[in-house]
Amino acid sequence: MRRMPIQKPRKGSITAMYKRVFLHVRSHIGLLVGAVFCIVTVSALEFVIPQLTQYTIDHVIPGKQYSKLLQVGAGMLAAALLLGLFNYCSSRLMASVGQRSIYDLRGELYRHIQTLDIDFFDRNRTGDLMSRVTSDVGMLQQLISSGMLSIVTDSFTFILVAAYMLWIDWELTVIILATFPIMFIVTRYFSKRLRLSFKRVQETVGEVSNHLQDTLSSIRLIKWFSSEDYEGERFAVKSRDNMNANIGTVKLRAVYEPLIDLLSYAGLAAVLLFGAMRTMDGALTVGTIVMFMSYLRLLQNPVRSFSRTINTVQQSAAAYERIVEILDARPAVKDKPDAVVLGPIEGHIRFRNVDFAYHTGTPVLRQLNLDIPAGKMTALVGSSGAGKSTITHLMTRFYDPQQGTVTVDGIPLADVAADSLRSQMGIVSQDILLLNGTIRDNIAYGKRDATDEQIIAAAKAANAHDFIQSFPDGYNAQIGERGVKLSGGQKQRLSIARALLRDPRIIILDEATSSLDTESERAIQDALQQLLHGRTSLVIAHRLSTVRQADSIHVLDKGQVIESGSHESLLNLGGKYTQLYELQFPQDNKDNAAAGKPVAALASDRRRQQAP
Ligand SMILES: Nc1ncnc2c1ncn2[C@@H]1O[C@H](COP(=O)(O)OP(=O)(O)OP(=O)(O)O)[C@@H](O)[C@H]1O
Repeated sequence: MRRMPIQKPRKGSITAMYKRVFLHVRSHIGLLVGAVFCIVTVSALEFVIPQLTQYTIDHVIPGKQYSKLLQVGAGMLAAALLLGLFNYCSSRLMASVGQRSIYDLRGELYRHIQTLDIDFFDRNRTGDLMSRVTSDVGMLQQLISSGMLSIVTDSFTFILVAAYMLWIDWELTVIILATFPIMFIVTRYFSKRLRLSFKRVQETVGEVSNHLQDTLSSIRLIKWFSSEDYEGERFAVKSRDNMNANIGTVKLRAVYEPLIDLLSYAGLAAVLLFGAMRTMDGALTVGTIVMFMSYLRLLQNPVRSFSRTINTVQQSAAAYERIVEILDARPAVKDKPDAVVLGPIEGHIRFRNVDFAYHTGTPVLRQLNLDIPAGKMTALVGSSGAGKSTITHLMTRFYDPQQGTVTVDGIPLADVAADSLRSQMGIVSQDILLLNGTIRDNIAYGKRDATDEQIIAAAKAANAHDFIQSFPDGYNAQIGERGVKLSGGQKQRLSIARALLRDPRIIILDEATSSLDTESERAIQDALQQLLHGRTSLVIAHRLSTVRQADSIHVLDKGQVIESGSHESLLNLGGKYTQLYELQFPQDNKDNAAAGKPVAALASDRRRQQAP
């Protein structure tokens, strides 16, 4: 789903919105029935009060019935009290229905987002998604608690009052009702424009949220480069867009609301003029005119409050469209209905004639053939952007290739239940993903039922136990957002402990040590050896010293394997690998050249020296 340009409101989206909202409301039907009962009672009470006024003017006053005054007063007070009580109950019940339904919808949305594939997250920005789940869902909340309530109450009252007025004096009522179609047309005209305008507001909120998410999570970068002013200006642009979008909405409302007021007064003038004439002719009583005026207010309430409610409805419809854009998104990478749930795997991964491009369309892997045998260490080297990490993304089935197949133990990944595959894989990469929480939570993230003993054993094997113990809170120490309270090496050892705890069959090390200094690297090398032992492993590294122990090394260039073999055989080949090696170990080559030794012999020397 790309960032959408502002579109015309979709036809029927309000009906669709109510349908979907009702699906959620339906599960709280008991509360809804209670609310509807209260609403009907409120309408009935609003209908009764003007009757008392008319009775007082037409009967009590002319008949000088002093004794009745007390009864009328008490009746009025009782009606007002009941009105307050039922209004209170209906608001509370509807708010409860609204909150619960929105809770359900927000949960559905969050769960749905989690089912979407990585490609969806490549295309969408986190801040915008966050604003859809928070602010847009919040808009719908208003709709159920207040908006829907007043529409239902007012419409019910409208029908009741209009029918009664037609019965008393149909001619006068028809004159009054004549203003309503105009109100309706005006309302329709503005409602479409208001919805576009609200959608723009919500989109600008998404933009502001994106910017905040980007910059606040990279606050160190901003401070390093002293770009606070620059970011302040960029934020101001987004914030100004939001302000302008809000002003646009206010402008529309500023025209719309007085227009509706004007039409309401026209109705009042009609009652006064024609009502007075008919009273002077003796066809109506003064009490009836006063009652009509009170009813006129009740009649106009739906339209007036519709002008208020229309804001809520249109705001909600705009928000709903943004929510539906997510709910309608379907992952391209998803399990087949009859997907194979993998038991314990050997872990033999094969790429056969694989072509792959991200959504940008630029080919990344071209007719790639690659074998990652079970229980062996395979290494990938090659220049930056050659497609090494992309291979790991296909192995974990974050994406499907456009051509060719990737298999695990001979089964195409497309036929496999992704969870059953990923649960047998561990990844340690340069970008260490940690969540805010304790050290314990982070180590146990991939195995939440792990015991304390298992967590400590994994931490010990990852050489992390000692530094964890040095924290006052030990395993309960909070690591901060993305682990900001830890050093690079500490974070890396936590991620190794996390991978070890999961005991995966396949392990991927993607530049796992490249950001560490030599000392830290040495500290985690042992931990890595533990992790790799006896598993299928794919190691990606720029530093060739990291991969020379691999059973086989593949050199990747522009999405294709151009050389494969052991460290020695690749050095003997004198190709790309040798070039990379010479760049990284120039001294070795000089010594070698001086001694007249082939490069391969040098490599063997190094291995011999390293051998115990
Ligand atoms: N999510 C993505 N969306 C679009 N293009 C991407 C995405 N991830 C990577 N690419 C592009 O795919 C190509 C290969 O990227 P990849 O990360 O696989 O390279 P690499 O060999 O791992 O590089 P490095 O050694 O620098 O990590 C690059 O040109 C990169 O710009």
